[in-house]
Amino acid sequence: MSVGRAALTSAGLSRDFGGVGVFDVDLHIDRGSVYGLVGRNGAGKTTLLSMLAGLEKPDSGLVKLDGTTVSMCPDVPEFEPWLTALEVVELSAGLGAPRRSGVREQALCDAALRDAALRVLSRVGMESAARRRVGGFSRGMLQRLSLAAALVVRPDLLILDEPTSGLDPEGRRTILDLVRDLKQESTIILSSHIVHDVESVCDALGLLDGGRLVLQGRTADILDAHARPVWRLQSRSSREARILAAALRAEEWTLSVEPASEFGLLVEAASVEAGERGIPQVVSREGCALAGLTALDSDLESILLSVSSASASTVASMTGGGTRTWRGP
Ligand SMILES: Nc1ncnc2c1ncn2[C@@H]1O[C@H](COP(=O)(O)OP(=O)(O)OP(=O)(O)O)[C@@H](O)[C@H]1O
Repeated sequence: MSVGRAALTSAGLSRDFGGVGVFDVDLHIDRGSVYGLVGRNGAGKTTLLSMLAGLEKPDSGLVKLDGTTVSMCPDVPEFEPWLTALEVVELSAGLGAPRRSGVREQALCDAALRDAALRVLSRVGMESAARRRVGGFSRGMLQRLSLAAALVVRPDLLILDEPTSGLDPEGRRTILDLVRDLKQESTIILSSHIVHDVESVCDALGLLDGGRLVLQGRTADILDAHARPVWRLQSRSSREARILAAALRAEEWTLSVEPASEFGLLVEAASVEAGERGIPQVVSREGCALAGLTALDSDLESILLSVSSASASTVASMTGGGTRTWRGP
C-alpha cells in the first residue's frame, strides 16, 4: 500500500474461534503514521490488536515489527484500585526500565522513574490526580491513565483499542490531540467505531469485516477513489433552480439533473473533476447565487458502510489476498 518504511507488517495473520475471529490479515503500517482500524462490533479488531501486541497467539501467520517496545491500551483499562495514579505509571515505567544492582543506582533509578511518571501524567492532563487512588476514577480518567502507563516506556509502537469510546467531547478532543502529537515519537494503531475520529487523526486505515481486512489504504486515497460525482446544489429561488436545471442539462458532462426540495437540484456528472469545475462555472455564467453545494455519499462513513455491505456478499468466497488496496501517489 505504501512505499514508506514499515513499522509493522503482518502476513496471513489468523485466529479462528470456530468460524469467527481474524482471517488472513496482511497489514502494512508505515513508520511514524497513525493507522486506524475500523469495523463493526465483532469484526475482529480487538483480536487483531491483541495478536499484534503479542497478547493473543495466532493460529497462523506472521507479524514483523520494526522496533522493540510495544505498548497497548485496552478498550476497558483496569488497575488495582488501591494504587495511586503515580504508582500505576511508576510500575509500568519500572517494567520497561533496565535492571540495576547497586543500592545507590537503584535510588537514582527510582527518582528517574518518578520524574518520568510525573511528566507523562502531566502530558495526559492527570497531574492533579497523580496521588489519588485509582479506585474512584471515571472512565475518562482511566483511559488517560492507561495512556500515561503506555507512554512512560516510550514505545516504538503504541496500540490503542477504542481510546475515545465512552469519553465526553472534551475528553475525546484531548486524546485525539495527544495522538496527533505522539506520532512524532511512535507509530500508532488505533481502533475505533467513531469514523469521524479516525478521519481526523489517521493517515491510513484498514477496514475489518467478518475478521477479514476488506479495505486498506491511505485515508486520502480511499476518499479520492470513492468520491461519487453526485452533488446537491442549493439555489436561492424556484426561478433560479429552473434556469440552472436547464443550463446544466445542456452541458455534455452532466448525466442527470433532478429537482430536489427547497430550490435544490441533484446533479450527477460524468466525473468528479467535471462536476467540480463545471457546476460553479454554470452557476456563475447564469448569474445565479450558489447557496450550497454538497458532495453526496462521499464522506468516509458512507464509503466504509458501502464497502462493508459490498464485502458481506463476497467475503464468503474470498480466499487470502482479498484486501482492496489503494495506492498513494
Ligand atoms: N476468546 C474468545 N473465544 C471465542 N470467541 C472469541 C474470543 N475472542 C473473540 N471472539 C469472537 O471473535 C469475534 C471478534 O471479536 P473481537 O472482540 O475481536 O471483535 P471487535 O471488532 O473488537 O468487536 P467490538 O467492536 O464489539 O469490541 C467475535 O465474534 C467474538 O465473539
